[in-house]
Amino acid sequence: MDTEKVNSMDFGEFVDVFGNVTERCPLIAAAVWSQRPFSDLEDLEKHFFAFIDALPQSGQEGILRCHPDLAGSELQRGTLTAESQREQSGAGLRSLGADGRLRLAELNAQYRARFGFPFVLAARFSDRTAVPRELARLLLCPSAQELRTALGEVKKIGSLRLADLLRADPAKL
Ligand SMILES: NC(=O)NC1=NC(=O)NC1=O
Repeated sequence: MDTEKVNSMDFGEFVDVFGNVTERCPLIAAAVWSQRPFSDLEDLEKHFFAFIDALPQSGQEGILRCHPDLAGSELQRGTLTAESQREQSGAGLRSLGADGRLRLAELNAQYRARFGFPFVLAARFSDRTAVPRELARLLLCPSAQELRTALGEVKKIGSLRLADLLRADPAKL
């Protein structure tokens, strides 16, 4: 899909296509649409990130709370979005045993209790051994920058999802 195709989309089409670039936050795509035309695809990505960066902390934490836990109940129930399903399966989280899932659930709960928002990590850059290791590490050495770090992961996820969409064949859209 090229810039011309993106710039030609009306509001509904744009939000249909880009509404889940940030997990379960179609409002961001709605806001980004009003910034068209986009000079290139990097410009489009920049507007997604600028929206997130401009939010107050409560809004940024709200974005994190839209992310389903890694290897959490939604993965088990099959209620993840298509993108999240692909990302979590791709990281091998579907093939975690009961013990592995329990350990992740405990770590996720500790993280959420410590920081007030869920642990978010770009699963496509990780795997089922790295996720619990990174979570345990963050619990041991909490950082005042944890919100920034988590939003960085939201942006990595968004970049990967945008890249998938922009590679998509326009005939299929
Ligand atoms: N809590 C999360 O990090 N969730 C996720 N990371 C991904 O890459 N996909 C998700 O659903």
